[in-house]
Amino acid sequence: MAEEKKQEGCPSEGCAGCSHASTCTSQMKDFRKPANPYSAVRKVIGVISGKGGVGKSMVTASLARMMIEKGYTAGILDADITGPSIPKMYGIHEQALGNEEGMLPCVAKDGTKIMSVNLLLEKEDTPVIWRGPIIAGVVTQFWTDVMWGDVDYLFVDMPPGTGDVPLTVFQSLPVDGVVIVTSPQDLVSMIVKKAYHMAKDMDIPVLGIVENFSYLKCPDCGRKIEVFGKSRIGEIAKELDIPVLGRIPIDPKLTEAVDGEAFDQVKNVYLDDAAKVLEV
Ligand SMILES: Nc1ncnc2c1ncn2[C@@H]1O[C@H](COP(=O)(O)OP(=O)(O)OP(=O)(O)O)[C@@H](O)[C@H]1O
Repeated sequence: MAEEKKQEGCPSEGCAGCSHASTCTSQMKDFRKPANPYSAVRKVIGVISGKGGVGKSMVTASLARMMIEKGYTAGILDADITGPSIPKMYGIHEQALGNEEGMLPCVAKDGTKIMSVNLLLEKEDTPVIWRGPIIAGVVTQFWTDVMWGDVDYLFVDMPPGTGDVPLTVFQSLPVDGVVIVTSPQDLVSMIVKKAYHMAKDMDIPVLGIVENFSYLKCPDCGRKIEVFGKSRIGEIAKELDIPVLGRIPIDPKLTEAVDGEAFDQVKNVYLDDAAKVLEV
């Protein structure tokens, strides 16, 4: 369906009935794909970062955990096709099942529904060596061909950067908003702004920013040590006019939960403000 974008000279009644409607370039194309008929997803939230290794997957899973703790249903669409880490965080090593109607997501112990390329590979350590368009196609299929069932919040763990996959997700899925994840040293660059502007240019609301690896709390005296330098998150958030959704310290309990494949037990207490924004 084409979205109407009225311009000067357009008839007041809109495109319907206009003799130029079929050739008019002022109509914006809508590339959104339909969800699988067995999906009832209420909100789609993208989790993005300007660069890799800032803890984006950890934040994605923490957001899902938080909404589950609040009594919602949640799913994670792992769009990080070449570096999928979500299933392992939950100790899921089986293959996803499917039938002629579509694929079924795997379900973690806490009820989080998960779809990832690692759940489709015969051996999970097989590398995915696919070109961009194939990867983007697989991500789209995770929306059109996966029977998500009832999901209040579907979090999309994006690969880092502003490449093919975020572009495809923003165009093909009905994304309600994005959360940007960054780390203190990342903030000093323009990388966060690139992620922000990409979402903005595609009319996707930016819900806020999460700073990970913000500080380390000394186990003896409790002093906060800013390992990666002084946080500038407040400044950047103000400049971009978006809320700060949380500052997550370097917390060995989070590393243990990821390495121990027990993320279904994590309570990330640093993201309370994010929940408030997601619930609006
Ligand atoms: N706040 C934290 N405290 C302790 N460990 C953390 C924290 N955040 C992330 N980690 C650890 O850092 C590693 C990288 O995190 P994660 O996989 O979430 O990053 P990513 O940004 O998704 O990476 P990629 O860019 O490769 O997709 C993981 O081992 C994770 O357990």
